[in-house]
Amino acid sequence: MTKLLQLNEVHKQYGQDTKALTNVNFTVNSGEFVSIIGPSGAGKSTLLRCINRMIDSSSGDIVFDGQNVNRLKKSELKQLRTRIGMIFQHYNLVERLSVIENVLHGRLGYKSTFAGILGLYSEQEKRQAYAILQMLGLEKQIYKRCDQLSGGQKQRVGIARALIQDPKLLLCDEPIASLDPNASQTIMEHLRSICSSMGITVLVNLHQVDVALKYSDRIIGVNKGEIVYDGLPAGVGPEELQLIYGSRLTEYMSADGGSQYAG
Ligand SMILES: Nc1ncnc2c1ncn2[C@@H]1O[C@H](COP(=O)(O)OP(=O)(O)OP(=O)(O)O)[C@@H](O)[C@H]1O
Repeated sequence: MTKLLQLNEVHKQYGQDTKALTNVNFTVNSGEFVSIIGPSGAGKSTLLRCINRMIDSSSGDIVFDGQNVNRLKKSELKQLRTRIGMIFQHYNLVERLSVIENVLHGRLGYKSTFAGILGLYSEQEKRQAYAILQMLGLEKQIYKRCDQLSGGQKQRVGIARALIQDPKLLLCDEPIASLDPNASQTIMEHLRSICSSMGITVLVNLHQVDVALKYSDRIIGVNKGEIVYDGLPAGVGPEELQLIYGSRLTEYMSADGGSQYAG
């Protein structure tokens, strides 16, 4: 197994008093599907955003694909971000643009500012965008404006935009938190298959415990900025859930399932 990502003694403090991450240590191997779970405010988003330097950690090392992320200069950071795709709860699409235009935006990290502003994309890039959209079941929507899509379709556009970067790692920050159960299932199945068949490593923050347990190879449980569980989904029982969520566990079960984990 190849080590893709390693966090060593990572801390993040906002201002004087908010310790969002305390002594976070873990390693992710290539091809793993890892879910990060924990109550609201536990530090899950902060953790993901420190990995691609959307947020700077306060101390510690984050090594991705052999590079210490915290030491990269601006130009190196742009290059790093082409290898890390990010998927957001609220999709972060340009709503007035078409599906294909949004997907092609995923190539901007490879272009000069000039080519990017002019929207100069090669035939190869357009073909790749089409193939990815087809794989995600959006081939009929490619010229539709994104503001005409459902939430689930928008999230698939977000996934397509990340995939066209040719990433080694996908960071997914609450990708299903705004979706209904059917759309959530579709998105989770796509993410799982992107990991299994394309070999892309997936690190996903999830609110719903049962969804995390169903789709992941591994679970990282976070409480108040500290990792309190790191292991197989099968090892997550009532005691571990108590450790991760305390008394708030029932808030984190999907409406249609998961009662077997409530202890
Ligand atoms: N920009 C910021 N400035 C100050 N404090 C922040 C900032 N962003 C997050 N925090 C605080 O850091 C802690 C961790 O927040 P974070 O958003 O990472 O948690 P989370 O587990 O992702 O929560 P949620 O599930 O609600 O999104 C919280 O106490 C939060 O209030």
